[in-house]
Amino acid sequence: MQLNLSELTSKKNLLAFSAGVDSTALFFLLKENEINFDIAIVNYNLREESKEELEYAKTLAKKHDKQIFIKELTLTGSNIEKKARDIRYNFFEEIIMENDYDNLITAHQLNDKLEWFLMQLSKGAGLVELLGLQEYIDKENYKIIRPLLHTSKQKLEEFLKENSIKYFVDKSNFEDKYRRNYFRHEFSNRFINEFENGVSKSFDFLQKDLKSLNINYTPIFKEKSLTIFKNLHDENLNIKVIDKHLKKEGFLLSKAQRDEILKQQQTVISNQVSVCISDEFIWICPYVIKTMNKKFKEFCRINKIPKLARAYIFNRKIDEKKIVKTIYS
Ligand SMILES: Nc1ncnc2c1ncn2[C@@H]1O[C@H](COP(=O)(O)OP(=O)(O)OP(=O)(O)O)[C@@H](O)[C@H]1O
Repeated sequence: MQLNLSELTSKKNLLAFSAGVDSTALFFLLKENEINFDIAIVNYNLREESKEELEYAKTLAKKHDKQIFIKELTLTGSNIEKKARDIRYNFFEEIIMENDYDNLITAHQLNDKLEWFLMQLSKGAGLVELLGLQEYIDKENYKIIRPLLHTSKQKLEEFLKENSIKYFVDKSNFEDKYRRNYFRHEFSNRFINEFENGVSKSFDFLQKDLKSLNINYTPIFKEKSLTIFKNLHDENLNIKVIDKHLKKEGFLLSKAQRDEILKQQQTVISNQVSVCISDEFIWICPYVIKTMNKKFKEFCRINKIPKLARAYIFNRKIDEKKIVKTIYS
């Protein structure tokens, strides 16, 4: 089985454990590879078996001397999948902050990666979105690591059966209720069973292509609500960076707004956000009107701080010399 565990060695790891095929297999694979970890489980009380699953998690934790973090609730209403995910990740973050974990490990596998890919493909997506399920994600205070992304569900099932390890099958996955399950049952499981190696290799090639595009989503300067990125000198990449940043801030750009940004290079979106693409940088900040003194304006002109970003910098007293020093260094 192809597992990349190097990032987990000698670290404090938390495994998101659901007692299903994937996370049960991962539990034992981590043990087999002498990786230290504790577990966290959320019981939404959506299914009768969830109580047994929780009991199983407790038993495993006790037997293998792991700490276990449990959240119990009764989930109701609509949009269950999203609600469950939000609750789950918030719970994991709380545990990580309170207990100083380095990594959150989830048991997503190759079938999940293809399902994600197909779901994005069905909606209309580019390379970044198609490859959205990533092996490593850097969060502010920890990493999310998915060591099973090269391993098929079938292989994990075989591993569990060969070693007579108990696991639970999530029945909700059998109802073609959600779009993802349509892809799972109609297509991706059969496809992976037949072409596992090719699919895994293709994802690696695509990942390398994505890396070559060198899309840098990390700002080179951030203070208050002013964010500055490097100009990537490619319209498609620049708009991706802007789009992603604004999405994170809760601002969804329309196609017309994206076109406007690229056409004007300096523009105000919905009377709220200034977006400026200068020769070397992309500047994003709230749109503000403010009278500025001559000295400040002159400094901005000389140092190519775009007009639409100036009032915000002045108003919020962000040190303009510090900006210039940082971005030109
Ligand atoms: N109830 C749960 N408690 C703890 N961990 C869970 C739970 N459900 C899922 N996980 C973790 O998340 C992984 C993915 O689970 P699943 O495929 O069911 O979720 P998903 O809808 O793809 O969620 P997401 O992609 O948002 O993590 C599991 O392998 C497991 O590591």
